[in-house]
Amino acid sequence: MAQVAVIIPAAGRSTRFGGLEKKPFAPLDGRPVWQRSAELFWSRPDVTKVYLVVSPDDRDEFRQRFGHLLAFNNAQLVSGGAERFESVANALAVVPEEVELVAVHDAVRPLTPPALVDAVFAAAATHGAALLAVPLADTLKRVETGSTQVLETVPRGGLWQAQTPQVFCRDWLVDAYTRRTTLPGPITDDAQLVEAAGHPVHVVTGTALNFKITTQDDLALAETILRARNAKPVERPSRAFDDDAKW
Ligand SMILES: Nc1ccn([C@@H]2O[C@H](COP(=O)(O)OP(=O)(O)OP(=O)(O)O)[C@@H](O)[C@H]2O)c(=O)n1
Ligand SMILES: C[C@](O)(CO)[C@H](O)COP(=O)(O)O
Repeated sequence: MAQVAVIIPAAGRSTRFGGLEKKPFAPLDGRPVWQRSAELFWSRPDVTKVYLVVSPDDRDEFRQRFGHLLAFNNAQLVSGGAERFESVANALAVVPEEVELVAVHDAVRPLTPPALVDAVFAAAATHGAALLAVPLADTLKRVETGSTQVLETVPRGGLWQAQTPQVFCRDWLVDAYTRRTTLPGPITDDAQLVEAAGHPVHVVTGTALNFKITTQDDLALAETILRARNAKPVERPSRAFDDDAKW
């Protein structure tokens, strides 16, 4: 079984989320969002350690509120950077060399099914790099920036929406991060760097349930899903005992 270090970036600004509390720390059916995401990994026998990345501004408060959870679950706190890739780089720098695979999972994807974590870990062990992703289902429109006018409909064939976990053999991820300054344009996920470094990356079909909490609506949706999962099945009158029931 390949040994996996898990990096969980939680150092973003939560600009699109708004509200009083940053989204990784918002309560989700009784537990903070980041904790629900971390719980997907910290009891797995193949995970060596979880590296939780928070903003330097949040570090002291995080230690006070959640330090006991980290200690109990073999998790380590790391300071994040201004961009997501900098947060991941800071954690990657403290992952020991002997670890075979490194997984990166957004702190704000708390609903990943454990079977899909198994699947993407296995694919990365086989291919060297793999991520969860879903084929695009909607029709895509390109709209002129600053306008509402549609410029074109973009064919969606072959397009997949990237999710996390994204899992890489450590050497490839370190190589990709070492060369990141040569890559133009915004870097929005880790697979992008590994692809650009010339390493083959494979997709594993994910699920829409593995959505990223970006806005308050996403949090409300996640809450609804978790409550529905916890609820007892709805009891309906049985036809056998109610001959007059109109179905
Ligand atoms: N400098 C950053 C930026 C993002 N993240 C983390 O990367 C994940 C995905 O990022 P996103 O959803 O874009 O979060 P934010 O950057 O916080 O969102 P926004 O763009 O609305 O500010 C989140 O868990 C976020 O905390 C991070 O660790 N460090
Ligand atoms: C890594 C990611 O969640 C994959 O979909 C995504 O790219 C993060 O992007 P964001 O711009 O930080 O929301």
